[in-house]
Amino acid sequence: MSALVLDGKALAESREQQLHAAVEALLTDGGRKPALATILVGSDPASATYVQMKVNACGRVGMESVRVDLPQSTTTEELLEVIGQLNDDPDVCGILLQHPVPPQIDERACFDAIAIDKDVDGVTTQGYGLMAMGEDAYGSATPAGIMTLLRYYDIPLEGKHAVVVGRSPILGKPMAAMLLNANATVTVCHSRTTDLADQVARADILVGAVGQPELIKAEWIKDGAVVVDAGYHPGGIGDIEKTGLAERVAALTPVPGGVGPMTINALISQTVESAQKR
Ligand SMILES: Nc1nc2c(c(=O)[nH]1)N[C@@H](CN(C=O)c1ccc(C(=O)N[C@@H](CCC(=O)O)C(=O)O)cc1)CN2
Repeated sequence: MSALVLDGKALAESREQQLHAAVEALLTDGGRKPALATILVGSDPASATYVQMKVNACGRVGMESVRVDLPQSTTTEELLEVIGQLNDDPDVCGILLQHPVPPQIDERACFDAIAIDKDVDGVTTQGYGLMAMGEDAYGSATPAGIMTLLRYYDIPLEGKHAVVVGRSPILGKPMAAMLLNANATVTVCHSRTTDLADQVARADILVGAVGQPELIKAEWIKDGAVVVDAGYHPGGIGDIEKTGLAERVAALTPVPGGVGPMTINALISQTVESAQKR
């Protein structure tokens, strides 16, 4: 057996063409060019790269981006002020606050200050709650991108046992809620899980969302599982060790080229959706 490769890069590229057409349609209807505001606090090189990738994706689909780059010393109050201004800006239809922010900032307070109709990255407590209850809300970008990828490849979820390793507010927790909403039986593992190998071994669908290089060992994963790796570490390493997996699992996401491009695509897609609602 050779695993089906869940090619997020290719899917994101083809979806960008549709998004470009959707943006064109908005413009011919006399609408304004949709704009995504990106906020980067500090100078972490990886975060700067991710923000630049998002700005580039905006350009490829014909959208504007409004870049706000703030110094490392920014306070919570200063960041809240910037978010307030972007909330009030009629030209901005989506706001992205790049995670992580420097330690002196109350990140949760700043995420929650983003207006719900501009929360296209799905980071607010309100958006998470609505999504978890099955109500209309933008999903957190990485899990939303993963769900789009799984649906595109017709991966069955209903009645399957999904194991999510990681419980962060913008990845593990919303991922678990989305899989539950798709009628999977969901187990969430985390740093205090005492029998991680046993839990992983029960997964029909495994999502690595823990942010530690190759924490999840290939030998724990059962034959025929669907393996989704949301980790991205230097050297093209994910959260899941891949040795020998391609020969025995049903499907897997590559790193790079799997979940990462779908994260950006989900953000852009939800920004276009927000523009369409205006
Ligand atoms: N506000 C947010 N902050 C963060 C998020 C998020 O969704 N919202 N996610 C991550 C980082 N991230 C986007 O911000 C991200 C990381 C990696 C990729 C990606 O496409 N990676 C490539 C490889 C990278 C490379 O070529 O350099 C891949 O996997 O193919 C996209 C987005 C944390 N912060």
